[in-house]
This record gives sequence, C-alpha cells and structure tokens, in this order.
Amino acid sequence: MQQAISELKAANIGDVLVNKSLAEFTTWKIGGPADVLIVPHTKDQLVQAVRILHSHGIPWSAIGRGSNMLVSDKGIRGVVIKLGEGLDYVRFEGNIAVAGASYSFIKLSIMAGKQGLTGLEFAGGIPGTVGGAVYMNAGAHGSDVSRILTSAEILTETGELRQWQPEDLKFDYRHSVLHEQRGLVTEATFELSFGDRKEIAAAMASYKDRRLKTQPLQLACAGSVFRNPPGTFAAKLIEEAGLKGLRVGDAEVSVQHANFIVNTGKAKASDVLTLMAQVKDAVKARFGVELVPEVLVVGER
Ligand SMILES: Cc1cc2nc3c(=O)[nH]c(=O)nc-3n(C[C@H](O)[C@H](O)[C@H](O)COP(=O)(O)OP(=O)(O)OC[C@H]3O[C@@H](n4cnc5c(N)ncnc54)[C@H](O)[C@@H]3O)c2cc1C
Ligand SMILES: NC(=O)C1=CN([C@@H]2O[C@H](COP(=O)(O)OP(=O)(O)OC[C@H]3O[C@@H](n4cnc5c(N)ncnc54)[C@H](OP(=O)(O)O)[C@@H]3O)[C@@H](O)[C@H]2O)C=CC1
Ligand SMILES: C=C(O[C@H]1[C@H](O)[C@@H](CO)O[C@H](OP(=O)(O)OP(=O)(O)OC[C@H]2O[C@@H](n3ccc(=O)[nH]c3=O)[C@H](O)[C@@H]2O)[C@@H]1NC(C)=O)C(=O)O
Repeated sequence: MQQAISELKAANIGDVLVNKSLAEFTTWKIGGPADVLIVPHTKDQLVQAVRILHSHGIPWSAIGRGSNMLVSDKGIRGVVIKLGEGLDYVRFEGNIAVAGASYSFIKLSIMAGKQGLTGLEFAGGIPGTVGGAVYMNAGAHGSDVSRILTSAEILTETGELRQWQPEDLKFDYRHSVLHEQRGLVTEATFELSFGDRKEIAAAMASYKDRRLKTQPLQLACAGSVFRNPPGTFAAKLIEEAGLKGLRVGDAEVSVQHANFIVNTGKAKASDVLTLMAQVKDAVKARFGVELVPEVLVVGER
C-alpha cells in the first residue's frame, strides 16, 4: 500500500488523504476512516489513479454523497475514491441532459425543469450524486433512473473508459449490475421530453411538499433503510410492529417515517446495525416478512 500511495502522490492524481474519517462524507454523519481517500480533480487524474491501483492490485470503492451508505465504525480498508469538481457539470443538448458523476441529482432535476424538460421531476428530493443515482437506480414517485438513462460512461476496474447502454447496467428496483461488477460511473446521459415549465414546477413542488411532511429531512439519515417487500411497505410493517421511536444509543427509528433511522446525536454504525437487526427480527416475528436492507453497509466489521 505504501508504495502505491507514494506512486499516487508522485503522479499528482489529486488529493491523497491517509486514514481519513468518512463520517463527514455521509449524510448519517457516521463512519470510521478509509485507509486512503483519494479525490481526483479531473477525469484524467481519476483514470490514472485507477490504473495505478490496478497495477498494485489494491481494492477500491467509490463514495458519492454518502446518502445511502452505512460505513462501519472500523472504516474501509483499501482505497475510497471520491470524485472531485472535474466531474461536477451538466450540459443540455436539446432534450438530452449529460451530467458528470459528481453533479448533484437534485440540481440536475432543477436544471432540467428550468429548461422545460420533463422526466426528472422524481429526482427533486434525492440528495445524492448522479453517479450514486445510476449505481442505485435511484427512484421515487413511480419513476427511476432506468426510465430515462440512455447511456453511462464507466471507468472499468482496469482503468478503461467505456460507454455502457441501459441493458448493460441491468437495472432493477434500487439495483444495477455495478453492485456485482466494479466500475465507476463518470458521466450519465438522460433522454427527457419537452414539457410545460409550470407543470414541471408544480409536480416538483408537490413531491417536495409530500417529502417534507412524511420524511425526517432535518435529521441525519440515509433515506429508506429497508427495501419495500413485494406487495407491501417496509414502513407500514415497522409501524404496525410498534417500533417507531425505538432507540439504540443515539440511533432511532424515526417517529415521522418508520423506514428511516435517524442519528439524533452521536450514533455509531454499531448502534444503527443493532437497531436494524432488532427491527428485522420484530417484523419477522410479527408478520413473517424478511426485511432486506436498502442502505449499503460497507467497511470492516
Ligand atoms: C433524506 C433522503 C431521502 C432519500 N430519498 C431517496 C429516494 O426517494 N429514492 C432513492 O432511490 N433514494 C433516496 N435516498 C437515498 C440516496 O439519496 C440515493 O440512494 C442516492 O442515489 C445515493 O447517491 P450518493 O451519491 O449519495 O451515493 P452513495 O451513498 O455515496 O453511494 C451509494 C453506492 O453508489 C456507489 N457509487 C457512488 N458514486 C459512484 C460512482 N460515481 N460510480 C460508481 N459507483 C458509485 C457507492 O460506492 C455505493 O456503493 C434518500 C436519502 C436521503 C438522505
Ligand atoms: N436528512 C438528511 O440526512 C439529509 C437530508 N437532505 C435533504 O435533502 C434535500 C436536499 O438537500 P441538499 O442536496 O443539501 O440540497 P439543498 O437543501 O441545499 O437544496 C439544493 C437546492 O435544491 C432545492 N431542493 C431541495 N429539496 C428539494 C426537493 N425535494 N424538491 C425540489 N427542490 C429541492 C433547494 O430549494 P429550496 O432552497 O427552495 O428548498 C435548493 O435550491 C433537503 O430537503 C435536505 O434537507 C439532504 C442531505 C441529508
Ligand atoms: C426514501 C427512499 O425512497 C422512497 C421514496 O422517496 C418514496 C416516494 O416515492 O417511496 C418509497 O418510500 P415508501 O414506500 O416508504 O413511501 P411512503 O409513501 O412514505 O410510504 C408508503 C406506505 O407506508 C405507510 N407508512 C409510511 C411511513 C410510516 O411511518 N408508516 C406507514 O405506515 C404510508 O402510509 C404508505 O401507505 C421509497 N422507498 C423505498 C424503499 O422504495 C429511498 O429509497 O431511500
């Protein structure tokens, strides 16, 4: 690892931060350190960094805005890559939106609406990056990334840039092939439709209003903790099992939305994991339904 770190620094691939806490990079504000966090500022630096890591056989993973991740208290061994400002861009070509992977998915939604383009209204309240949204096939209000994405530029494990088509990404409910196959999204292209600016703004306002009423947006969280089981809602089962307000340390099942766990202070990842296990067990005992996490639990346990 030491040799790779020296090589990364010598190659000027951006910031190379050793033993860097990841808590500040997650919306839960929880998580131990990455052995090394690298922040390439440009796409060239990113490509070079991945090639160096590949040549040393060092594992790497990506972090976007950390809005769907539970990083363990011991943190992540190996290298974590956070994309820098060089991939924080958007451009519109007619009804096509092309966004860099570190661009905010919410900003993309707002910018598309301002162009009079419809199709991204659902993204107005999803507080991650474009890269994270593609990885997760993020969605809301009956739509998701798979409905509008026409291609994604992927940096492969060996450091090659490739254009992937939607079928290559094998999208499913909150799932893409990137869960099984390492690859970094560097850019995504979305096909939208020309619509009415006022109607788009009205839809976004109503989604936002609904979220403000139903989700604990003012508290540190990571969105829905569990996937919705087929035919029902995780939140409904958790509420009916009487678990709202259940706490472990500073981690709490939100009293506002039962499928959100909020960090009310200094919750540790272990507190959230214990709470998740208690919720899972109680729902299984009461309804016989096996809840499956939607949030990604990463790092050394
Ligand atoms: C208040 C709140 C509301 C939310 N509402 C919704 C919602 O309605 N719908 C929904 O789907 N989600 C929702 N989420 C969850 C979350 O915002 C989404 O899953 C989002 O898409 C994650 O993006 P991110 O950039 O934060 O990814 P991260 O959490 O940083 O990462 C998620 C995964 O993507 C990978 N990844 C990140 N960037 C890249 C990249 N460039 N290339 C390859 N892999 C990458 C990471 O390695 C990780 O495995 C919500 C979260 C919060 C806090
Ligand atoms: N609970 C948590 O852990 C977290 C919650 N969030 C929530 O996610 C939302 C976005 O946060 P963030 O990315 O930091 O951006 P901001 O809250 O800074 O918002 C950025 C822009 O997006 C607009 N906006 C925010 N939410 C919505 C929405 N639901 N629909 C349409 N437009 C919206 C804002 O408009 P305006 O100023 O008019 O609202 C602003 O122009 C906020 O509601 C925030 O509370 C974000 C991160 C973590
Ligand atoms: C927040 C996320 O996505 C969200 C997305 O924002 C919303 C809106 O489209 O729909 C899903 O939530 P959700 O299924 O919990 O949606 P909601 O409309 O809030 O609730 C569904 C049902 O559960 C009930 N409900 C909700 C909250 C609660 O505390 N108790 C309860 O009984 C509601 O009454 C409703 O009948 C996504 N979650 C999943 C796991 O699919 C995320 O993925 O992180």
